[in-house]
Amino acid sequence: MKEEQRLLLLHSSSLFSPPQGVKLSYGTAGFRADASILKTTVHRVGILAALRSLKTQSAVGLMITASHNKVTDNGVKIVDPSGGMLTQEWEPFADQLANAQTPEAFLSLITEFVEKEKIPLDGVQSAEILLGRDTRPSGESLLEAAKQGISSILGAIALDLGILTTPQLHWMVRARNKGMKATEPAYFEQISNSFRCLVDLIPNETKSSKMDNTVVVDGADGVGGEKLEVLKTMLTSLVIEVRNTGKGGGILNDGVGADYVQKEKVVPRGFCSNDVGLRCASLDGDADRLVYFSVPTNSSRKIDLIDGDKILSFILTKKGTENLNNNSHARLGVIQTAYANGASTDYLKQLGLEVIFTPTGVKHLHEKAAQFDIGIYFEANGHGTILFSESWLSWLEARNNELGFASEGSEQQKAALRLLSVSKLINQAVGDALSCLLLVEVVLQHKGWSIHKWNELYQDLPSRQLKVKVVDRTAVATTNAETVAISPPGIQEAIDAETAKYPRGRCFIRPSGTEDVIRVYAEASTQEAADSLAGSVAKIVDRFLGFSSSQR
Ligand SMILES: CC(=O)N[C@H]1[C@@H](OP(=O)(O)O)O[C@H](CO)[C@@H](O)[C@@H]1O
Ligand SMILES: [Mg+2]
Repeated sequence: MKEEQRLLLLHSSSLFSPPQGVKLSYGTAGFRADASILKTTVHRVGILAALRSLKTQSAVGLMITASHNKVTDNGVKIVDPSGGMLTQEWEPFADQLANAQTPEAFLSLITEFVEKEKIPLDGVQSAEILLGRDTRPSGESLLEAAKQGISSILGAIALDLGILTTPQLHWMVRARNKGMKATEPAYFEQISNSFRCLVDLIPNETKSSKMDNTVVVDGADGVGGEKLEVLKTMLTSLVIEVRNTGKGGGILNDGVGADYVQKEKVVPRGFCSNDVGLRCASLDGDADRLVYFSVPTNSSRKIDLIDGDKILSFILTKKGTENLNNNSHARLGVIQTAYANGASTDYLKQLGLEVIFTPTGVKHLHEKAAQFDIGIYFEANGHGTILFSESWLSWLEARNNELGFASEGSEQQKAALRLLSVSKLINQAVGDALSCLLLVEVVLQHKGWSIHKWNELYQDLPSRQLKVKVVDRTAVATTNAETVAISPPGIQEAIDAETAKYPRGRCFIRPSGTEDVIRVYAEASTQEAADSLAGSVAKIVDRFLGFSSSQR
C-alpha cells in the first residue's frame, strides 16, 4: 500500500472512534444498532464498500436503513455488483473491521486483507459506490460518515442517490453494472411499462369482470409510501390510495408497516373498521416487504392476513407450473424458511413442487433461488421475488420471436410474453414491495379474484412469534435451516418435550440477526395452543439464557 494511502486511512479512521462495550456483527442484513452509536461503523463500511468495488472492478452500493426496526435505530449494508447482498465470504472481514479498537489495528486489518485478496489499492484503479438511505432522521449524518470513509480510499467516487427504497438501490447497482440507466425514473419506467404490458395481456373474459381495481396501501410512514405516490401516477387500470405516507407526522414503523401487520395481525394506524371489504396492503420501512390484509366484518382490530407465503402460493398456480413444465422444461425452485406457515408448505407440495428451506435472510434464499431457471422465494414476512436465469431468459426470448413469426397472438406466445414482462416487472436484484405489489395486482386482475378468494387458497395454521431478551443471544447456535438449536446444551430437548404436548405443534428458536433478541416461533392447531406453546418455550429460553439465570 502506498504511504499516501496508509496515512489517509490512518488519519480518517482517527476521526471516528468505535463504540465501547458493543460487539457489532454484520447480521441478517448488515449492521444495525441504535443510530447514535453507528457513525464509526458506517465510516468503516464506506471503506469496505470501496474495497469491494476495487476487488470486483464494478460499482457497488451502500444502503443506510434499519428497515422495519424502530425509527431511532439505523443500519448499513453493502450491495454487491450483481445487485444482491454482499458476498457472505466478506462478512467475517466486515465484522473484524467494525470491531477494531484503534486506527492502527484497523489499518493492519485492511493491509492484511488487501494483500490476501489482491485488491488493487494503488490509486490507479477507481472505485464507484452508489449511496442510498431511507427516511430516518439519522440517515443524513450517517451518509456523510460513509462518504468520508469512501474518500479515504484513493480514486474512490461516491454517487449520492438520495432517499431511496432498499430495492431501488439494489436495482440501480445491477443496472449500472449492466450498462443500463441506473436512475429512479428508469426504475419507475421499467416497472410501470411491464405492468402495462401484463395488463394488456389479461384475457378479455376476466378483463370485463367487475373486480375492484383499488388497493389501499400502508406506507409504514417511510420511504415506500413516498415513492408509491410517484409510481401510482404512472399507472392505468389500477388505483392506489396511499396511507401513512410519512407526510402526516406519523412515526416510521410505529404501529404501522408490514412487520407490525404480519407479526401482530391487527390493523395498522390509519385503518379502521370502516375499511371492511377493501383490499389493503402494507409495506415495511424500506419497502422491501409486502403483505396484504383485509378487515373482516365485526372486527375490533383483527385482520385477515395474507403473508409472503400466500403471495408465493398464489403466484404459483397448478396450471401455471404445469405449463412451465410441459412447454419449457424450466427448472423451477421454490424456497422458503422455517418461518413459512406449515399450511403453505403443504399447499405447495400438493401442487407437486419441491420446497427447499434455507436459513432466515434474503442472502440465503436469493442464493438458492439463483440456482434455478426460475427461482421463487418469499419469507413469511413478505420479502421475496422471482429470479429468472439469463440462459433461460435468452431461450424464452428466442421462443417468443419464433412464436411471433409463426403464430402471432397465439396463447403460447402470450404466455411467453407474460413471462418476459414478469421478469422485467419483478426486481431481479432483491425482493421489492413496489414491484411485487404491481405483480400481485395484475395477477388478481388476470384471475378476476377478490382478496377473499385469494385468502381462501388455504387456511394458515395458527402461529405466534415472540421475542425474548437474553444476556447473550450468540449463546444460541442452530442447524437444519435453523430448526434445531445445538446450543446451549439441553435446550432443544426441552423445546421438543414441550412441542410434543401440542397437536400439529412446531416450534423453534434462533437469535435475531437484526435485533438483540432470541426469536421464538410456534405453530399449532389452535391459536390458544400456538400462544401457549410460544409462551412456554419463551420461558425455557429465559431459564437457559435469560437475565434471571445470569443472576443465579
Ligand atoms: C422472523 C423475521 O421476520 N426475520 C426477519 C428479520 O431478521 P432477523 O434475523 O429475524 O431479525 O429481518 C430480516 C431483514 O429484513 C429478514 O430477512 C428476516 O426475515
Ligand atoms: Mg425491509
